[in-house]
Amino acid sequence: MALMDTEYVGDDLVKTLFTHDEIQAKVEEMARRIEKDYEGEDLLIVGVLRGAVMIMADLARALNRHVEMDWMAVSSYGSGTKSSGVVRILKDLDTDVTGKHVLVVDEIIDSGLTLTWLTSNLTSRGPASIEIATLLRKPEAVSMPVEVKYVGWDIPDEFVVGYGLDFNEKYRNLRDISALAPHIYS
Ligand SMILES: O=P(O)(O)OC[C@H]1O[C@H](OP(=O)(O)OP(=O)(O)O)[C@H](O)[C@@H]1O
Ligand SMILES: Nc1nc2[nH]cnc2c(=O)[nH]1
Repeated sequence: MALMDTEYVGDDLVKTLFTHDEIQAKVEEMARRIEKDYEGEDLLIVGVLRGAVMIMADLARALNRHVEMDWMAVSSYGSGTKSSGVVRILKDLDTDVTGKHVLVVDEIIDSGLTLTWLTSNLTSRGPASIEIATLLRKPEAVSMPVEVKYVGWDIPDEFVVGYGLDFNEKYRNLRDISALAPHIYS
């Protein structure tokens, strides 16, 4: 498949996994399920900075209903491609989640560490419910202790970039999601 919007990245990418159009269609599909599941309820969607900015922006606009939006920033990766295993809150919510239906939105779950930690942290604040939506999920996270209610795609264990996903702060602004060439990170 031709790489659509990625000429300036040269041979940094090996293949396109999902195009912009495929991502938009998947986000719409997720939005329809979320609308149905939260019908008649208030909903707060929480984006995990910084990678989730694209999916939050697209998902929020795909939802044909009122939705409150807030953000958290946590650190678990540093600058490499493996989780450090230590999660720290860099920016907390501005919203009190007590009694609210909370949907945490991320673009990828890899080890599952970040969202397992985050849901446990948010659960301790007494929300009415807490669920997770992720566009991508890697194999290791399939068996994570917290159930992930909304998954766009399960993908193989390779390092992907684009649509919010970076490597050393590059490639986040690509519209497609692609696998990063091993020579970039090895
Ligand atoms: O399931 P895990 O192995 O914990 O990995 C998933 C986390 O990693 C990514 O964030 P990252 O730490 O790269 O920060 P960023 O969103 O600012 O790029 C992604 O957005 C998830 O939050
Ligand atoms: N960019 C990027 N960040 C990640 N964080 C956890 N897994 C990944 C991945 O495959 N790509």
